[in-house]
Amino acid sequence: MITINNLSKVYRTKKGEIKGVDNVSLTINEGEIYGIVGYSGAGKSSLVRCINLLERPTTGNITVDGVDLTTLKSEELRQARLRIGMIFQHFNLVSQKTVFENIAFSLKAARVPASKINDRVEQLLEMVGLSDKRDVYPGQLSGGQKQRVGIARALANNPKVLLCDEATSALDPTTTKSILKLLKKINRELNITIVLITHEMDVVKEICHRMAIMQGGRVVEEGKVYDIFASPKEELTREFIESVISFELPETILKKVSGTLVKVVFKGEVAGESVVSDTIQKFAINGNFLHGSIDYIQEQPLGIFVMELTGGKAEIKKALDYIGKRTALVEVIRHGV
Ligand SMILES: Nc1ncnc2c1ncn2[C@@H]1O[C@H](COP(=O)(O)OP(=O)(O)OP(=O)(O)O)[C@@H](O)[C@H]1O
Repeated sequence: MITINNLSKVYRTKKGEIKGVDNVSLTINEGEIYGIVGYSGAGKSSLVRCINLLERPTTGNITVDGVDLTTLKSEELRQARLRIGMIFQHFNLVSQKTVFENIAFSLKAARVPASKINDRVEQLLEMVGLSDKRDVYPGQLSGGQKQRVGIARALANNPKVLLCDEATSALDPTTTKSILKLLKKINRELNITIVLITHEMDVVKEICHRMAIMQGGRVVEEGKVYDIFASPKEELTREFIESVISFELPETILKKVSGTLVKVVFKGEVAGESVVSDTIQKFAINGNFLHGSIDYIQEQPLGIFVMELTGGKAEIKKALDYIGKRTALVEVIRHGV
């Protein structure tokens, strides 16, 4: 659905050139919810704004639904943009217009006949659960309700793609959940491809199928969200994962532990299997769970545990090989003393 090829965006400022995006190539499939994660300044907004050519890439190209946007003339580009909706962190609603007028504005801009506008707006309001707010002004709405209006407006012209620029960053956790649920529904029921940029790994864990992690304008890691959570390759990715799944062991426990500390990751159904008790029976070692939990990433279980193994060095090595064969990952955090 979206192909980004060797895209760079350079900003020319008085102080010199700043690379917002540095040679990024990505493919986002039809019907996917794709997360782009990174700290402030990583280049997420620059990249996502290049997808609908709000920013023109300095080099590289962007193909959306088979059309290379960088080659289009202004009227063609206007048409192509109607197929790409966008929502924003601060909603970008017009405060002097009612909810109805905010949504109708998008339809008028797309030259939808006046006779069709009323029904379409009502349909959109129903979809986002705001039928009773049709005639109120944005100032009378909560943050979550404002974002629902933003979503209705973005969907008005039946886009194939919805770009979400930190769409839940200004919302509290409960409202965030309800907006994410709505985005999931839109993705499933309307088959709209969603690209979501965020600095919150929770958001990605909740709804994204695949993700990219950005730093310094580059993509440092990319893949299925589940696989990235199970076995992150880059330090930055680990940092983001640890913001939602903590492995920090309290100092008091660390001081008491003298055996080998290992982190074990169980994927899918294996999460429920008795790998550890089998290991203890097979080898002359003891195992002691110190910390861990089973998380669900879009309904797929992922178990991450920290254990202490005690016993002879050779037996521990054999046990680790055995656990490694039956689980997604086993990693020694600290060797025994
Ligand atoms: N219009 C601009 N002019 C000059 N530099 C810019 C412009 N927009 C972004 N940048 C720079 O490009 C880099 C990437 O910024 P960008 O906003 O894309 O990052 P981000 O990951 O979205 O961060 P944030 O979440 O804080 O917006 C930063 O160094 C930023 O200062």
